[in-house]
Amino acid sequence: MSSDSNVLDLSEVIAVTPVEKHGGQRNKDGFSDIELTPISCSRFAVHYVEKKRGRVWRPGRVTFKCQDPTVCREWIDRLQERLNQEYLRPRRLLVFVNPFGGKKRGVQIYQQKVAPLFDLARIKADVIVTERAGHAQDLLQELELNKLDGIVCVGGDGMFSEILNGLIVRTQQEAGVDKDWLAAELVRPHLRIGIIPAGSTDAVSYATVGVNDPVTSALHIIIGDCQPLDVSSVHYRSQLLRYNVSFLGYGFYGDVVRDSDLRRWMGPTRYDYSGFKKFCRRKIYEGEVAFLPCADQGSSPYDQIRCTEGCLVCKQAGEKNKPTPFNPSEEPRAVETFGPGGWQRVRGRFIAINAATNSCACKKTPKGVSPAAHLADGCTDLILIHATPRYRFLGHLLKHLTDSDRFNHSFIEVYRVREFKFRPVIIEETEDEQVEDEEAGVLSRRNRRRNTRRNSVWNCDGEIIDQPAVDVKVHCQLIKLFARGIEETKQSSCWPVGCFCA
Ligand SMILES: CCCCCCCCCCCCC/C=C/[C@@H](O)[C@H](CO)NC(=O)CCCCCCCCCCCCCCC
Ligand SMILES: Nc1ncnc2c1ncn2[C@@H]1O[C@H](COP(=O)(O)OP(=O)(O)OP(=O)(O)O)[C@@H](O)[C@H]1O
Ligand SMILES: [Ca+2]
Repeated sequence: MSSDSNVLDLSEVIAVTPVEKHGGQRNKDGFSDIELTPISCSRFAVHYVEKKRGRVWRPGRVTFKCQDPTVCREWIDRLQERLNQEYLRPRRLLVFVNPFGGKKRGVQIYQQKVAPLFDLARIKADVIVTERAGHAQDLLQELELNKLDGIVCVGGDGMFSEILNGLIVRTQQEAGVDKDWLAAELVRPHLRIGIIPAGSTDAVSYATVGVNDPVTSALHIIIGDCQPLDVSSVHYRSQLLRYNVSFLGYGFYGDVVRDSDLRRWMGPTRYDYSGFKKFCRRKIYEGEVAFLPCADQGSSPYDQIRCTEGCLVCKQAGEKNKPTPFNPSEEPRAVETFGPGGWQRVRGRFIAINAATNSCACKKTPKGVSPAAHLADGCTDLILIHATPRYRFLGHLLKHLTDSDRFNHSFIEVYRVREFKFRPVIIEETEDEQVEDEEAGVLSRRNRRRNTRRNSVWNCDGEIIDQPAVDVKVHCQLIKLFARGIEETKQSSCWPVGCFCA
C-alpha cells in the first residue's frame, strides 16, 4: 500500500490473521507474540507490504473489527482462500544460510528478520546452515528438490553463486545437456532463487531489488515476485568453469578479489584495502578480446534509459529467446566468422577487462559498473579499459560514485555483446623482447618486468577463476529470482523512463 492511498493490492498482502479482542502483546516488529484463538475473535489483521523510501519494504498491518465472530471468521477464510490462489507464491522453500558471509550475521538475520515473516505467510522453510564453502552447491546435487517452490540463499554474492551454479548444473544433468559445450542451449531450472542479502557487496540483490535489505527481500519472496535473469557461462577450452550473473573482471578487479580473498578476516573493508593497493600497483595485461556484438538489440551501453520493473527491452528479448526443445544429437554451431555483423577483435594492453551482465549496482557504485545494462536482455556489457596513467584511471573510478558517464574516456571502449573470448599474451622474458619493447617505446625495461610479467585472474561475481583464457556466453533469462527488477521511485523519476516500461 502506498502512503497516499487506502487501496490494498491483494497481490501485496502478506497474510490475514485473527486478532484477540484487546490486541496481543507485540514484539518490536509489531507482531503479536501470543497464539490467537480464531474461533471467538471479532477482529482480524491484514498484513501487507508497505513501501518506504528508497525501495525498502516493510510489513504493514491494518486491523478490521466485526460485530459478529462468524462474520470475522468468514472474512479471514475468504481472504485466505484468495491468497491461496496466488499461484506464484511459494509454499515450501529450501533455505541455505552462510554463517560467515559479510559481517557474519547470516543466522541472526534469518532467525530474527526473515523466519517470523515466512511463518506469518505460512511458508514452510527447510533451513540448512552451511558448514563449509561449497556445502550448499554439493547438497544441491543430491537433495530432493521436487516438492520445493524455490531456494533461498542467506549470504552474499559468493553464496548466491554457489546456489546458482549448483542449481544450473543439476538441471543440465537431469536434462542430459552437456554443460561443458559452449554452444549448448541450456535448460532453465524451474525453481526460483531468493536472496536474503547478508554479504559484503550484495551486488545481485542491489541490481535486482534495488537495495540490500533482508526484510525487503523476504517480502519479495513471500508475494512470489518473479524476475528472469541472464546468466553467463565461463568456459576454458571444452570445460565449464562457472556460471556468472553480474560481474566478470580480469586485470584490476581480478587482482582486487585475489588479494582481498586472503584478507577475509577484514570483513567488507577488505575490498577497499585491496582496491587501493592494486590501484597503486596499476598492472597492465596484454591480450586479445574477440566478441560477438548484440547487433539487433536496439539498445546500447550508452543509453540513458535504465532497466526497471517491466523493462520492455528485457521483455522483447525474452520473447525472441524462447527455449527450443533440447536435441542431444544437434551438431555444434559453425565456427565464428569475423567481419561486419560477426565477431570483432581488439588487441591491446589493458588495466581491466570487465563484463557487466546487469548494471552491477551496489553500495560502492549506486548506478553500477554499467548503468544501462539489462537484467534479462541476453547481453553483457564488455568494458575494455586500456592502459592509461593512474590519474586518468582514477578519474574513471571516481565516476562510479556519481551519475557521471564513466565510459566517456578515450582509453575506454564498451560493447554490448552475446559472447566474448579473451586470450592473454604471455611475454617471455628474453633479452630480444626487452629490446623490442624499448624500441616500440611502450614501457621501460624495469617497468616491463614489474608490470607485464604475469597473468591476472578473473573476478567472477566475487569468486576467483585462475584460468585467464576464457570463452564467455550469455544465456538469456536462464534463471528466475524472487524479485521484480528496480521499481520506479519518485527519486529515480529524473531518469528517462516510460518507453521501455510496460
Ligand atoms: C576513490 C574511490 C573510487 C571508488 C571506485 C569504486 C568502483 C567500484 C566498482 C565496484 C564494482 C563492483 C562490481 C561487483 C562485483 C561483485 O560481483 C563482487 C562480489 O560481491 N564484488 C567484488 O568483486 C568487490 C569488488 C570491489 C572493488 C573495489 C574497488 C575499489 C577501488 C578503490 C580504488 C581506490 C583508489 C584510491 C586512490 C587515492
Ligand atoms: N560455512 C561456511 N564456511 C566458510 N565459508 C562458507 C560457508 N558457507 C559458504 N561459504 C563461502 O563463503 C564465501 C563468501 O560468502 P558470501 O558471499 O556469503 O559473503 P561475502 O563474500 O562476504 O559477500 P559478497 O560475496 O557479497 O562480497 C562464499 O564463496 C561461500 O562459498
Ligand atoms: Ca543482460
